[in-house]
Amino acid sequence: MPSSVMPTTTPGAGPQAPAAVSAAGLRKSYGDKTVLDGIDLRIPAGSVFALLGPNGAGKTTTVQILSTLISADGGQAQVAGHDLATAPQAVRGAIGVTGQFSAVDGLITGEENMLLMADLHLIPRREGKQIAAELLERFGLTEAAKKPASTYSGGMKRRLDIAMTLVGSPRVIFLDEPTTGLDPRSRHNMWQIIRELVTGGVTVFLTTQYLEEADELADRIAVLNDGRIAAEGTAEELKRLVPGGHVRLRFTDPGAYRDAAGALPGSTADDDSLTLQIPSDGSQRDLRSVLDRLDAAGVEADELTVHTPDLDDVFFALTGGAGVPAQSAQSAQSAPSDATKETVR
Ligand SMILES: Nc1ncnc2c1ncn2[C@@H]1O[C@H](COP(=O)(O)OP(=O)(O)OP(=O)(O)O)[C@@H](O)[C@H]1O
Repeated sequence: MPSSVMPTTTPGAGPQAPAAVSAAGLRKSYGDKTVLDGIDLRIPAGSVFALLGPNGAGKTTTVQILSTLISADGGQAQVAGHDLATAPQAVRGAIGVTGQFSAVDGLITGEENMLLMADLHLIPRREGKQIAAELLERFGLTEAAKKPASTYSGGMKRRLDIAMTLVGSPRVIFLDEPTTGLDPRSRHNMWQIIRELVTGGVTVFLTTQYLEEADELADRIAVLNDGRIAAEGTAEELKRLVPGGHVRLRFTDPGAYRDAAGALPGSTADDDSLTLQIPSDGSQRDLRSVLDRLDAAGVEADELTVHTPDLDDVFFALTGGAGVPAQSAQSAQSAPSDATKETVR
């Protein structure tokens, strides 16, 4: 998977920004099954936070607790400055939630769905109509506004769902798997919508099973596994936690391939494809040393590719028991900066 990084960091969204969501020691069990076993979170205001985890890891449970839909068995949390336990009503007034199961009523039109939300927020009719019209326009739904929502495509329904969430001007939005089931174009549209929300100062807490989505959107990512946060950091920090970085050299001339193999003793050779794989952290220094050794041997590779682990590697390593130790946020944050996957010919 190509690793592109486009963090949506906005001014004021750094770790020092006030927390839009903070949680300490959140616990939740169903019967004798422990779903959350002490979750700590701190999400700066105006940032995108992605919670990743395999099926059944507890992502939806976390969203349900933080959005006051269910209560935790232990721990504490503040959302938009309000305590979950003592001021749930204030939390509800400050958040929007778009779940895996849409709040859209298919029997009524898109516009009527919006007006219903405005009524729920006790917004006067005239103002409600104006807000509905603005949001429908913003989400490209003006033309379809008078049609029953059941006639909308999956992408349109999802956009209407988010538009409905925005009626109450929430400061924190929880998006539970916002692009599941969407085609690539609709998914990219949704990403654009999420970026625009953050530009407008909203904090987005999203759960996703798409690592590419977290990589594209999130300022910070946490991986939930076995009821705990197995790792937390930026996409780049997380990628540095797993081994597997290497330089791959491809040759067309078998003689050059053999000479290069002799010059690079630590490499893994593949005689069929005439490629050599050399463990590397992808740093400039490492790369230069490989090139110097090739120069000294008088050989030139036909293709050189630098591979750094992507989020897939991180996910499998952290959630599959592949031997990467669970990490503290501190150790991820202190890792040095590094390059991502790129090809040099
Ligand atoms: N109301 C409930 N009663 C009993 N068990 C529940 C309940 N809600 C969730 N669970 C269990 O808690 C665990 C976590 O569920 P949750 O929906 O939070 O996971 P998830 O990470 O969102 O998964 P997915 O990616 O599949 O949506 C699962 O094992 C689930 O079966």
